[in-house]
Amino acid sequence: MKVLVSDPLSEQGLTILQQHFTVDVLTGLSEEELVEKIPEYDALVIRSGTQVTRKVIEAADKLKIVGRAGVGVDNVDVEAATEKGIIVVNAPEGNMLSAAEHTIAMMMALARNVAQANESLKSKKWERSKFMGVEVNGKTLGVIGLGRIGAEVAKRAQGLNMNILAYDPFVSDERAKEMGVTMMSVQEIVKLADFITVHTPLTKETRNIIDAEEFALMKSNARIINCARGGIINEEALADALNTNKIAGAAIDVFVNEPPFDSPLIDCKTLIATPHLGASTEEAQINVAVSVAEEVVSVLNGGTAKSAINIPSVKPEVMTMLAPYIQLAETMSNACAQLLGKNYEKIEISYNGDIAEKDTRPVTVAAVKGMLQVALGSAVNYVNAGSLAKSRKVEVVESKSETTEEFSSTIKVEITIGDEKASIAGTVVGGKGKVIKINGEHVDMIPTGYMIVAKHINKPNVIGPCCILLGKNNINISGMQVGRAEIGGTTIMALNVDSEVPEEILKEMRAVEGIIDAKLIKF
Ligand SMILES: NC(=O)C1=CN([C@@H]2O[C@H](COP(=O)(O)OP(=O)(O)OC[C@H]3O[C@@H](n4cnc5c(N)ncnc54)[C@H](O)[C@@H]3O)[C@@H](O)[C@H]2O)C=CC1
Ligand SMILES: O=C(O)C(=O)COP(=O)(O)O
Repeated sequence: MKVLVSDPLSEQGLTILQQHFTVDVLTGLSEEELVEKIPEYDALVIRSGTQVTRKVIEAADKLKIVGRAGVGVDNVDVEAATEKGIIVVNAPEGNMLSAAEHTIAMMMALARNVAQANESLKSKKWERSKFMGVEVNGKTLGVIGLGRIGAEVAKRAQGLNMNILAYDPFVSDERAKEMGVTMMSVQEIVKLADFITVHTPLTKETRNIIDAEEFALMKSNARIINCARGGIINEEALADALNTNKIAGAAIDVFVNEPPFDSPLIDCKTLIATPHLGASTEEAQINVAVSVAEEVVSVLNGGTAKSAINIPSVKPEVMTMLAPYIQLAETMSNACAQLLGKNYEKIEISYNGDIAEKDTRPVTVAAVKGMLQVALGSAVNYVNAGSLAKSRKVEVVESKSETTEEFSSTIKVEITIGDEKASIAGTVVGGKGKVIKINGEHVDMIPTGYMIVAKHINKPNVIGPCCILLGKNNINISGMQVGRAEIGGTTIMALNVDSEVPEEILKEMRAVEGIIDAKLIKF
């Protein structure tokens, strides 16, 4: 298999990749060049310098994984990758300390005019009074986005004796209290803070979260830092605030377009800037490269990814418990879809007992995949199953209850189209999945091989002729179960057979007096 590394990656990461695959390092490719090259590759490893656009994804015929050696995936069209079934992984932790330290470095440099004073001195000037600074001690720092990096910045700023205000709608008051941080709105923060730093991803909600309106509310001695993503602070509004001395300064590491030579910020005198260096330390680069290389090795060898952006990822210990249920859900829902044999409107996955308390998202995805595979074959995988179901207007419902009857955990898959439905329920015993109900009728079987599911009336001389028919055609029955029903009632027989059953024989079976329907499914 072949891996393309299209941005600089540390030696340690490259070595891991080279131990398993053919690796090409080609940096600085244009979109056209990438589109031309990508069809040969099974994996693409990037940093922020490569734009993985829809056009690139569409050309990527063999690509299974995009590995981002860093945090931000705003340079990847994740939606396009998801639709095509390509896993996108990042390295969420490897560079957080470096990014936090860079933020602190930028804040201190801003406070003491380090960059401007350095430039002045090197042009042979001795301008001591021009570069009067401020202390950060006792000042207020506003943190917008209190995730991994935001929290590390807050911790370090507390060490510098700063008061921390923060805005992050996804952080609980309890967590904020634990961190000694006061949560408030962006509007309140910008009014009160001496320093403001942003640490969110770039999304619809965070784009321009600091705009002209917010600059208008800031103190005249406020200073702002962006070591997250260009566009979180509106560049025009910032340039205007700096040029009119509305605020005292800004330190910017990231830009809307990189390199930012056409940015209105470039000529602002009270702006200091670095060329996207937040993650550029020896330590961070080793961490992220090794982490992404290991993910690529795992995924290309058929394993799972720990830090996938576009598939539900759960903790390894939970995954061990879920693994047999994932397999069972996929198998049962595939069989269930075969029983219905047409397009589907709804799939409901019910979890009962202990399993209901777990994070069952991967099991649900597996069930959706199993169902869609009947119609779409290998075009569906764990990554695109959800988006394919959505685009085909199949409703996916999860229901959970802690109560069970016989087993400590059971799952049931029910697929519906109009008035028709099919359902299969199962459980895991000794680490192996087994089917316990088909269309509500009790069975007890390991889901492997071929099985005929025949709906029939519970009366004499129905099962016999079916078995004779199979025997006459040299089809061996390896197992048989018949649901319970009152005499004259409707039930099912499940016949495990050792070979595929041709449609003509199934047709003959459907013609047996008392048989309502007979379908072959392959587990
Ligand atoms: N300059 C550089 O070289 C580097 C930049 N980064 C960037 O730093 C940023 C933060 O990274 P991490 O802390 O690792 O991410 P994270 O995912 O741990 O934290 C992001 C935080 O933003 C919050 N958030 C999301 N939407 C929000 C909204 N509308 N308003 C306020 N908060 C919101 C989330 O709840 C989360 O707590 C990312 O944009 C990442 O790409 C990361 C590493 C290096
Ligand atoms: O991890 C991130 O989000 C970064 O911005 C780091 O970018 P880089 O890998 O240095 O191009």
